[in-house]
Amino acid sequence: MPMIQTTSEQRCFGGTQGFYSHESRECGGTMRFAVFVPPAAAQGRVPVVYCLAGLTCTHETFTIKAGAQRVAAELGIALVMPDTSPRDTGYEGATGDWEVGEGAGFYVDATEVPWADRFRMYSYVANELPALIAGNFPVDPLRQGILGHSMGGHGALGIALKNPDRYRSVSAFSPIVAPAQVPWGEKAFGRYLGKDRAHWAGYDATELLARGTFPGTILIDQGGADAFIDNQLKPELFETACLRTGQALDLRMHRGYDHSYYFIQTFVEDHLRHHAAALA
Ligand SMILES: N[C@@H](CCC(=O)N[C@@H](CSC=O)C(=O)NCC(=O)O)C(=O)O
Repeated sequence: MPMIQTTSEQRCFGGTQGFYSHESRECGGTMRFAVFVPPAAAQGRVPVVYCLAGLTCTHETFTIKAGAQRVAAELGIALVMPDTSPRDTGYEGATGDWEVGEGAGFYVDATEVPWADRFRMYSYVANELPALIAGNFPVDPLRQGILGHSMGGHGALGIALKNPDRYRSVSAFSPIVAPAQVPWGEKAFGRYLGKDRAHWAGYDATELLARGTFPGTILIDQGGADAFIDNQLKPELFETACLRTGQALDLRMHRGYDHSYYFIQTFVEDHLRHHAAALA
């Protein structure tokens, strides 16, 4: 079993909040991640929810800002927070632009130079990390859920739709639901995946719905005062695709809420309960 290094562990709501690192095969270097293990894990393996953060974020962002541990402890759910990209790559253009490169991995397996060697966040989050977590933490890999925010919401929806046999639940906060149709996604997919838009479709939640639906209701919360809603998020595109394909969707619009972690803090309990119901 691959080794992990413990950076720190703190007692939290009767469980443990830890920060770790390991040498990643997919990302070609050291990757950092955080795990919350609830008190119920003392009695046996617990369900696990992967929490994917957005642009500019690290493994610390959701961990520190979402306020998810109290309810995860109550529900007996482990949380895993990966970083959003490989780090210290030295690639030209990998730093200095918050929309692409380090901190902006977009949960795809890049095919273009120079990104292809290390920017493999799809395979990292969907395959490598769950195996690492199952081998080192008291989680039940047959009871997995996934959620995310913004770029991480795109990641969660896409990974769940591509692997409906491996995730029992999925939810998102203010997700980029149609990356192939908005500036953030067009920029990142163009750099990582090249010009062939047919390839992009394999990572676009709205397009993936045409290939197959998720066997459960998808929960999405979206702030009505989110500055990115009209040009980057476009929840209506996913809503229309769900109606067309018969995908069960609970899209909740919240007047006055923006794109921040204050919005996530407000509704994270509902998301964890959504996952707990499916992972029981
Ligand atoms: N630096 C940008 C704002 C970046 C931003 O808003 N990032 C969001 C995710 S956006 C989509 O993936 C985020 O979660 N930030 C972390 C936080 O703590 O809020 C700018 O200057 O506008």
